[in-house]
Amino acid sequence: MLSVHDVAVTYSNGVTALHPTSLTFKRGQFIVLLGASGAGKSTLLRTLNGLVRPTRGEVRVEGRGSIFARRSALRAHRRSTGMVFQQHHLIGRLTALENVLTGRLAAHSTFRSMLPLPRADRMIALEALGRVGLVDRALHRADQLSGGQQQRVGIARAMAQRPETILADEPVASLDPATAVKVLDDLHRICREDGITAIISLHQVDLARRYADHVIGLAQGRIVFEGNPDTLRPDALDEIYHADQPRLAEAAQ
Ligand SMILES: Nc1ncnc2c1ncn2[C@@H]1O[C@H](COP(=O)(O)OP(=O)(O)OP(=O)(O)O)[C@@H](O)[C@H]1O
Repeated sequence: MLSVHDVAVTYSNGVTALHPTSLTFKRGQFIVLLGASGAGKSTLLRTLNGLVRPTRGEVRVEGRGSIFARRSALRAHRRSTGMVFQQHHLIGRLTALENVLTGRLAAHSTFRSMLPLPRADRMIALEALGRVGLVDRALHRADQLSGGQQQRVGIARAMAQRPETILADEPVASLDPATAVKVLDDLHRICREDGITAIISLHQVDLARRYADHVIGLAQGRIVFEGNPDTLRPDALDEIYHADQPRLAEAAQ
């Protein structure tokens, strides 16, 4: 179980992207972060992966303690955490399979990962591609796949890592609505089947309602909502998306 304790993030330019926050992410849940642009969703996700070091507080993994305690703790945490990005971050000139295989690199020492990976890793990568319905595209260059297929390769790469947790930062923001649903169907199904905890930021409230077990709403770096998607009523959405209105009104005076 992943948790943050009194975590705050102030960037070097003085912007406080996250005010002191404590959260527990229950194992196996599909958790959606909602919030307007600049609310702090990416900052929270990057902190959960240790890409951003909090100004105060701790990120902990049950049984392993703080992810920042030692370099080895951070490495172990990253190995067990798959990332899915909005722009998928695939290497265009490599095949889908080669991209998914990069998800296996962290499982090997630096030295070993310079050599061709063992057959077992290729099998894991192929299986991951199969689970997102793309085995027949395994040998296609990534840049010749559609946006939805590329994002599925991104999901397969994260799954090939055999993660405990998946962190996804707006994974469907650049896809059309029908493709977004297909991609989230895959992500949601695989996380359920494997008991993976998923923490994903979305801009679409309807998708949060459709997939989330638990919703966390952020506004101006603070948690303003936490609960079941059924309780995401208009007043809660107002808190999440219009929390900055009074400030704008003040500024306009
Ligand atoms: N590396 C950085 N250095 C300085 N300020 C940053 C940095 N990253 C984000 N910020 C600022 O922190 C605040 C929160 O940004 P963040 O990207 O976490 O929000 P977000 O909710 O993910 O927004 P979006 O939906 O637009 O991605 C914003 O004011 C942003 O400008």
